[in-house]
Amino acid sequence: MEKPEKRGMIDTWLDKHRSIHTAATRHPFVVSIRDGSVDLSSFRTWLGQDYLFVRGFVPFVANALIRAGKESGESSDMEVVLGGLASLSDEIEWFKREGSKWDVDFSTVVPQKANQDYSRFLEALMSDEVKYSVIMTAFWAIEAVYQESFAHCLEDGNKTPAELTGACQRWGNDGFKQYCSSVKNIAERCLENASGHVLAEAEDVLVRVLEHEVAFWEMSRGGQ
Ligand SMILES: Cc1ncc(CNC=O)c(N)n1
Repeated sequence: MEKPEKRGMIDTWLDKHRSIHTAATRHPFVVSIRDGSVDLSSFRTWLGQDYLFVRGFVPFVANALIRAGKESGESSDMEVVLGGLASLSDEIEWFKREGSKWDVDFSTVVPQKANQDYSRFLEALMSDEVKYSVIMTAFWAIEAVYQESFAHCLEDGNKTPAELTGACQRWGNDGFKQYCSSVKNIAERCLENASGHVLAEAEDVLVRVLEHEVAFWEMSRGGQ
């Protein structure tokens, strides 16, 4: 078990931006998975779009890995990020299996605007100008939204359809929760030494991740 850390900047920011954080982690699409009312065409839309997202997320994590190797004083940072990168390889295989199960042909899925906007945002975060602490804050937020959302679908009293529990387990399991907590500790440690200017940037990036995540869930409504 990770030791419980003292309350840091991230928790302070989450309190300050509570409504957007809740919008990202308790989106109606996620709630509909948990209560079993989910529309399967929405799920299929999410699956196709998320497969494309994850392919774009790989270079972002690879860049975070490079930055961890170059700039982090802690050798364990690289191991945490490498673990995340390795699990993306399994994840891509899982998406392919789900794609066949739900009859979603990824080769014909076109990225929707919210997906394109999110990819562009990730690309901008890969610039050398962006501080390591800002990258790690964004990385944590991206992973944590999925962890909190899908863990909610597995909590007591859920009516999550059996055929969707695999997706919920992928991000809602305890190992993924531990990994998110490790990424959060890295971000918090870096933020402790950050200037006021960098803190403001990290807070802004955190809020923008939450906004992109809400817009991403919104795509499922179309159920294309
Ligand atoms: C839109 C979005 N945000 C976060 C994640 C979780 N990270 C990797 O899988 C995801 N799959 N999709």
